[in-house]
Amino acid sequence: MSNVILDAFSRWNVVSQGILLAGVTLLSLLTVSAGIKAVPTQYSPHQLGVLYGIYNAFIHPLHRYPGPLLWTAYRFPYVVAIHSGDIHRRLKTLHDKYGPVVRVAPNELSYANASAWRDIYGNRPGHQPFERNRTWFKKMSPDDPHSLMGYSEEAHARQKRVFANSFSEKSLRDQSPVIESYLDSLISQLRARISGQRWADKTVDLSQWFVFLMFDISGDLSFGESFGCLSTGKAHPWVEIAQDFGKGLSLIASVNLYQPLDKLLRHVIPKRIRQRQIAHREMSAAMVKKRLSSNIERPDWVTPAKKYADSKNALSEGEWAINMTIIIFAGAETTASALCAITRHLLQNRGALHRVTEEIRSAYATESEIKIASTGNLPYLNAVINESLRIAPPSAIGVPRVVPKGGDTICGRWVPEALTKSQTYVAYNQYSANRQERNFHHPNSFLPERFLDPKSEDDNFSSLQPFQTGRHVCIGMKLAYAELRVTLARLLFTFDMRLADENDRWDWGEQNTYILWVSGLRKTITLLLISEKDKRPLNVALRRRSLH
Ligand code: HEM
Repeated sequence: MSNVILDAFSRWNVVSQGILLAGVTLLSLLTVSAGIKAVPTQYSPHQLGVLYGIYNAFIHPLHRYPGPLLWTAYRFPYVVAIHSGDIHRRLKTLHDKYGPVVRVAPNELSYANASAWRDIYGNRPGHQPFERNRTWFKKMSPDDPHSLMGYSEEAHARQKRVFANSFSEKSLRDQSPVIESYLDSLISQLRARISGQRWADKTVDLSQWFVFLMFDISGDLSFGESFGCLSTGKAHPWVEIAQDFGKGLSLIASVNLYQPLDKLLRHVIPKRIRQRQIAHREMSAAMVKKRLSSNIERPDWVTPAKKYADSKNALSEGEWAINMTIIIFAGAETTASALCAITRHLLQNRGALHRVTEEIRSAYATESEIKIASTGNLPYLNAVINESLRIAPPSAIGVPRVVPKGGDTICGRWVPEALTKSQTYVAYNQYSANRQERNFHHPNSFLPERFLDPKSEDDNFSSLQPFQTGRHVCIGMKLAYAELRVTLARLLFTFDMRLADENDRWDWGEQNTYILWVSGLRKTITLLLISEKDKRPLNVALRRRSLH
């Protein structure tokens, strides 16, 4: 993308942030004025604003929960943190200071202790489910279909049944050769980029290649054809636009917290960008339609789901399109991010890199032996993966849930429903929780050994749920572990690796997160300008493994 275009996006980003913050301030005041109808009208808007803050901080049903004054009085500090991408760091600092439960907005509590998993996300007999709130995956129009990521528990249960077989052990076995063939392409592309057994002058950005790998696999398993990213070394336009989703989603969510503003924002988004969003939807719908009408049976996510859906008439055309897009995005972006974080942690920790490489190279005689089925029993590799999922969870902040009508208990303490129209939101925030000393010893250090010789007094493993628990547990968890294991085993077996720049060392959490760690395709971000703290490249020097 040329500098001129980047400049234009830069200006758009500054303008959009300005509009957002101005809008948020204005709407806070409007919401305040509208919300306090009982207050006599002789108060001016700013007096009403102050009264609203005082009510929230000292009288609101959640006022006994600890939190910083400004956050408990107004929603905007939380919104600004989401918008600037440092929400995970801000929440961690708040948990460090206030403990395992923090009030992070007038109507929202953040949790960082293990029993919150069961209470918020689990199925507790005699309790109503906590639905997803409507700010993160709000439908653009009431006619839009529900999806697996939506708030309707009825639609979710039906759709999860449809896709369950696509992610079973048997389906994974059937899909393994497909996944392994894309891994072959990755390895040959990387081989082509290095020279002999010397450290190559030319380094590769593995972060991009992981994105290409994961989107190509997902494209094949959903649309019946890959996006061709690995073969061309470039992102397909569908992938480029999908990469913007992470950032776009959290920005739209922050706007949705101030209801009328979402409509306003739609008008300030440039027409060209709106057209790209529409084009993306249309592209997805066309690709899904083509795949469904082909009626071919192949090892992918569509064949088992279609069999079930057809027999029960369980999925509309619109639901097919939105769910396939969601599954691709939810699976590719998270797994690529996890691969990037794991590889970076290994390259920044030579001891762990050496140990895991030894484990893999002594388990196999040839590269062709490394398959999904043969990588299940590598204890140190598993420990490396789990430790990276702990310290750099791909899903760093939780999509908040709504406390059911009448309120409920969480972690043994009563959480009331909100009194006004707004609901009480609760979320388990993985990044903050996983880096709490009360959950893990040396929480900010990469220590795979903690999984090999676990001592219950040192680490609370039940607080670690990178794939969540309960009804909404990640449908792709087994697949994700399989992809992570086989990809890392192949790479570490085949190549010696080191950081291209040995000084390029930093804590993963320094990067921004929106709903996910945003895009590895830095140069192709099209919708919103990247910040220098957004997910950084992983520049690696590779050479063919030394045989001593
Ligand atoms: C390391 C990789 C992954 C991580 C850490 C991860 C994590 C998660 C988490 C935390 C959720 C719960 C979101 C919520 O309800 O708030 C989730 C849900 C989901 N994930 Fe994953 N995921 C990964 C890979 C995948 C893969 C490979 C797929 C499919 C190809 C996938 C598809 C989904 C879907 C469809 C849901 C919604 C499930 C539901 O609501 O019932 N994910 N994932």
